Order: sequence, then structure tokens, then C-alpha cells
Amino acid sequence: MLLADIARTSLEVTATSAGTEKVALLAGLFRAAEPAEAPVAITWLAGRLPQRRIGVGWRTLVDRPPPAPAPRLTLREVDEALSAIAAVSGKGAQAERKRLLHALLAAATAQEQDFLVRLVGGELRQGALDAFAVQGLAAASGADPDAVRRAVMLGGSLGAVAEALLARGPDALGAFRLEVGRPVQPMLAQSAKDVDEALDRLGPGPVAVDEKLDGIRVQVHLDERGVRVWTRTLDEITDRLPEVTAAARELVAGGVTSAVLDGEVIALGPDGRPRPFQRTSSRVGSRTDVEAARAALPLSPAFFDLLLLDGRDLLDLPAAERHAQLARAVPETLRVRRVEAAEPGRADVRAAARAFAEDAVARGQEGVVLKALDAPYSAGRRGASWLKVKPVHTLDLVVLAAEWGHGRRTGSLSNLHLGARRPDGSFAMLGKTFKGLTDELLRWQTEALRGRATVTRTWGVEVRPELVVEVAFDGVQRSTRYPAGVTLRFARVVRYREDKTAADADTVESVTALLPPGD
Ligand SMILES: Nc1ncnc2c1ncn2[C@@H]1O[C@H](COP(=O)(O)OP(=O)(O)OP(=O)(O)O)[C@@H](O)[C@H]1O
Repeated sequence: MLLADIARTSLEVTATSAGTEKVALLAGLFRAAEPAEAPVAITWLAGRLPQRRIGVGWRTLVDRPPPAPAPRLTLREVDEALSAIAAVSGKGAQAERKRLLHALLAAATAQEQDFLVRLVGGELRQGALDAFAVQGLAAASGADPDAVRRAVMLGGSLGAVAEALLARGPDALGAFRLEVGRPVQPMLAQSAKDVDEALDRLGPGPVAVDEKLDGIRVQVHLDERGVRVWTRTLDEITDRLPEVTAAARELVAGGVTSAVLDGEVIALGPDGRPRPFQRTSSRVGSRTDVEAARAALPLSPAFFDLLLLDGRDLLDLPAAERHAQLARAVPETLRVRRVEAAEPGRADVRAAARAFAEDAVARGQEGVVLKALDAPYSAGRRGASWLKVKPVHTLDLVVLAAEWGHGRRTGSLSNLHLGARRPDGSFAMLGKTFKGLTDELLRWQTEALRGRATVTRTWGVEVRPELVVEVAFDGVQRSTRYPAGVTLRFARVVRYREDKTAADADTVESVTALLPPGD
């Protein structure tokens, strides 16, 4: 497959807003691709690089050599060239990367150059592409789209599923099962306004009310080969969390032969109350001198779900049964606190659920998650069977640009332009804020945003839409100034969410849903 085929499909897919047409274009590309080319093609189309970063800044991308007259670069050649650029290190690396990139661009046509520059510059990112790619793959291979989606969740990677499916057809999907050592996309929650609304939405069946810990999500796998830990975005962090590994070994000592556990890690103070989220997050992020970091700020794991036990896949069992097995395998001290309500329609049961939620917040937790006890584990889905309730409503938004500060903040990038995700993966600006930023956050974001600058303006910088910031606000209102027709009242930064990517940010739809009724 030629680079030109992908550059053209990328343009065509972004040019149409019709989902069915995007799917048809992608299906056409997959039919023409060699199975082994599919993982790279899909990654590029979503605007990402398989190499993640290749160490080239936007300045390098500004001057381009004259384009080649006709397309000849293959997907494989370009992927290898990008790997070679990423591998350059040591003295003079910057110049060498620039030289290699220019050699690559010189062999590309104008349209291909455009595609490559935007791909490497992070401007092609499209969170929504993966969902269309799943449907395109299903159409190209004759598989059921739901079966492809499930295989992706269990296989952890769209690329691996695509390659198998294109090589061997729908039967290949059976190989993507839950396995120890291969992380699955975690199940996610929707938001509810309060406990009563959550109970109404969950219906008359039995529910559990779990404490919502303000920590970092972890998926822990263990078997006779050892223990491994992944984040919500499926990055492996085993080496950073010796206390989680130790806790998992205790389970093995207790007779568990293999397990996949879902939970949180959180830093607790001596009084057992949670430390601020930022502390947990920076501890989980620190890779150097882990033992010293552990001594300074130990983390506690708390599990709330069990996806596999002693070789048996539990994903399709109702939550009540999964939890019963969790309670047998994992001691209470390593589990999230919860209450169960068999008859959530009763007034006294509702009052008890509300009291549990208030108590959780009083003890410093973030809120509660209400769960339908008859529901299976829907890997990778933000389904209606987990509903989170937090006293302070926040949104996770993407930083699109930042303005230089004034007065005490001169020299710092301060006022943030905040965006919500559109269905096509682009972002709609909702407003700006410079409130809530501590000096430390200001320093951190100035550096982080400088490194992501795509365009420099007199007022500040436009950046690659990568950083996710959690914002509190007093309400949503209509606005003619912003593209989605809505803006936030009194937005203020709560923290950065380094555990999230832009594809996890809140959508325009979820923001407009917060408009007051009748507005
Ligand atoms: N008992 C619990 N059950 C499920 N999730 C929990 C629990 N306690 C804490 N959490 C955290 O809450 C999150 C559930 O909300 P959601 O699926 O919307 O993820 P999120 O977008 O990271 O949410 P948030 O920003 O509210 O933490 C989980 O990802 C997990 O990290």
C-alpha cells in the first residue's frame, strides 16, 4: 500500500460528515491493504504514530523540500523511516532527525507531505476514528461489528484485531479472549446528578453503592508468571507500584492461581483519609527511585471488580456474582467499601444509599458509583450500568491554546482555551479560564504547553490538543460567542488529568445536556 492511498483516504474521511460514508471509505482501504499493513494504517488515520513520539518539533516541520512529482513511497518504507528518526539519540540528534525527516519529505508528493507534516505535528488526531475503523473492518471482512468491538476491548488493540481479521476472516475473532497478561479496556461510568437520580435510572433491580475513590485506576493481572499492572489507558506501570505487586502476591499466598482485578490505587494519610489527587497522580507517574517514592508516599490498592479468577473468565457474569467471587478471593482491607440494596425502590433503602454517599464524601472520598448488580462487565463501554455521583460536577476538557499572563503571571502561559470533543474527533471551544491555577500548576503548564505549541501568536500559543484538564464550573449557559453555542459559568481548573488522553475528554453533547431545562 502506498502512503498516497492513506493520505487520500484521510482527506476524504475528514471531508465527509456522514458516518456511513466514513465507514465505506475505510472499508475500501482495508480491502486494499495487506493484513500486516492495517495496524499502521489505522494508527495514522487516527492521527497517531505507532512510535508515539519521534522527537521532532514543529519548527522542523515548517520548511519543506520541493515535493516529488509522483507518489512512490510505501506505507512500510515511511513507517521504517519514522522509526529510524525516533531511534536517533545522542549528540547532534536534533540535526540528524531533521536531515532524515527532510529526506523523507523530499520523496513525498505535495499531498503526502501535507499528510506527513500534519501527522507528525499531531494535527490529524481524531479520537472518533477508531469507532469508524471498527465498522469499516467489519464491513471489509464480513464480521459482526459488535464481535469486532468486543475483540478490540479484549485484545487491547485495534491494530492486532484488524491484522488477524483481514488475514483470517471473522473466525479469527475467537482468539481474542480475556487472558492474563493482556489488559482489557476498562468499563466506564456515566454521570448522574445525585443518588436518587442514579437509582431511578438503574431501575428496580438490585444495586450496589460503591465509594468512589479519587485515585488512579489500575488493572492488575496475576498468575504463576508474576504480577503486572496497567493504567486506564493500558500503559504498563508494574515497576512503579511495588505495593500493588506485594498485595497481589498475598492473594497468591491465599490460594489464588490467576486473576484479573479492577480497582484504584490511592495515597492515604496516617488518618486513613485520601491525600490530594495530585499527590497520588505524581507518585504513580514517578519512575525513578521508586523505593524512595514509596517510602515517602505509600499507595494503597482498593479493588472493586474481578474479571477473571483461577483461569475462569467472569466478564459475562452479573456484577453480583463477580463481586461475590471478589469477596472470597480478596480481603476486605483491599476492597472498596460498598453497600448493597436489594430493593432500591423502598424509601428507607434510598435514604440509606444517600447516607452512605454523604458519609463517603465526609470521609474525604470523591463520591459514589452506583452499579446495577445484574449487569455484565462491559469492557471499554461508558454504559448505563455504572453511574457516578460527585458533589461537585466537573468536566474533563482539552486545552486548545493558552494566553500569556499579565502582572505576576508575566512569562507564564495562563489563560487556557478549553475545548470539548465533537463526534468527529475535533474540539469545540467552550470558554477560557485562568482561575484555580496554583504557582506550581502554572509553571508545569507553561512548560507542557510550550512543548506542544503548533502556532505562536502575539497573545500566546495554539497547542496540539493533548492535555486534559478537569474544570469545575457553576453552570452551563447558551452563548453566541463559542462554536458549540454553549459556554461555562465561572470555570476554574481543579487539576490536570495526566491519566487521560484527549479521546477521553467530555463531549459537546454531554456539556449541552447540562443546560438548564427549557434553555
Ligand atoms: N468503586 C469504584 N467503581 C468504579 N470506578 C471507580 C470506583 N472508585 C473510583 N473509581 C474511578 O472512577 C472512574 C469512573 O468514572 P469514569 O468511568 O467516568 O472514569 P473517569 O472519566 O476517569 O471519571 P472521573 O474523572 O470521574 O474519575 C473509574 O475510571 C475509576 O478510576
